Amino acid sequence: MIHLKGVMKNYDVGGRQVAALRNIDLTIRKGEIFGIIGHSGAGKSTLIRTINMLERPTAGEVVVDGVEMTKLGTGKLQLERRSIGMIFQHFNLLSSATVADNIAFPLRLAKLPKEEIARRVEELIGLVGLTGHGSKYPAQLSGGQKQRVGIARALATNPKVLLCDEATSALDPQTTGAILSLLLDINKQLGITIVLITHEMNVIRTICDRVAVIDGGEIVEEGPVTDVFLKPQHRTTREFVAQVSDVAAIGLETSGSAAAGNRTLVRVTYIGEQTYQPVLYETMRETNVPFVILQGTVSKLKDTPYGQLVVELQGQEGGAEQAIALLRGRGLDVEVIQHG
Ligand SMILES: Nc1ncnc2c1ncn2[C@@H]1O[C@H](COP(=O)(O)OP(=O)(O)OP(=O)(O)O)[C@@H](O)[C@H]1O
Repeated sequence: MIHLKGVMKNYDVGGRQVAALRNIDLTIRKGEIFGIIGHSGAGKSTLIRTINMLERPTAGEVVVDGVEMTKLGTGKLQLERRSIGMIFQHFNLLSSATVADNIAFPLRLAKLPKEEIARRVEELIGLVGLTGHGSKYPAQLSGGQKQRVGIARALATNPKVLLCDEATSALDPQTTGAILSLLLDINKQLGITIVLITHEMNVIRTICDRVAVIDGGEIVEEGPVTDVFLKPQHRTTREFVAQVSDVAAIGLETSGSAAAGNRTLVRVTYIGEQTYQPVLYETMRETNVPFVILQGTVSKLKDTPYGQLVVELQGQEGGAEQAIALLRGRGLDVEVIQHG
């Protein structure tokens, strides 16, 4: 659906070239929710804005639904932008227009007949949960309601892609949750491809299918959220995962128990149906290995349940190795953190 190939963006700052994007290659599939996460200044905004040419790349190709965006002149670009909606951190609503008029704005630009505009605006107001608020002004709305108007306006022209530029960063956690659920519903109902940028791992793990981590204008890690979240490879990714996971941030502490024999510290990760099966209990019972759970999380990544436990295996030499082999044989991921 969206292909970025060799995308570079340099800004001219007082005659000096500042590289904001360095050789970005990215493929975003039709119908998925794709997240781009990075620290401040990493290049997230620049990257998402190259998809609809709010920023023209210095080099490279941007193809959206088969159309090479960098080659379009102003007129064709305006037409093409109707199929790419966008929402913003600070909503960007017209303060002097009502909710209904804000939503109607792109439809008037597209010169739709009046009756059709009125019908579509009502439909959109219902879709985003703002029934009864059509004649209010933005100043009379909460932040979450303003973003709902932004979403309705972005969807007005039936776009194939919705770009979300830090769409929940100005909202409290509860409202963030409500807006993320709305985006998820819209993705499911309309099949629209969603690309979002954020600095919050929580946003990624709640709604995204795949994620790219951007650092210093480069994609440093990319993949399904389950892989990237549970097995982060790059230092920056680990920092983001640590925002939301106690387990990822664990030190090498042990139980401190005085029990004799070896101790092996392992991180056990399981995903999907295994989350609800007593694999750990059964394995330890079969191998007679005493164990202590030092830390643990059972949660969900979008719709996928997962668990991650830090377990200290105790007892006689060989027992821990046998238990680890059995756990792996039963499909669990076991990482040895410390022997000894
Ligand atoms: N219009 C501009 N002119 C000059 N430099 C710019 C411009 N826009 C962005 N930059 C620079 O490009 C780099 C990437 O900025 P960008 O805004 O894309 O990052 P970001 O990850 O979105 O950061 P934030 O989360 O703080 O918005 C930064 O070094 C920034 O200072």
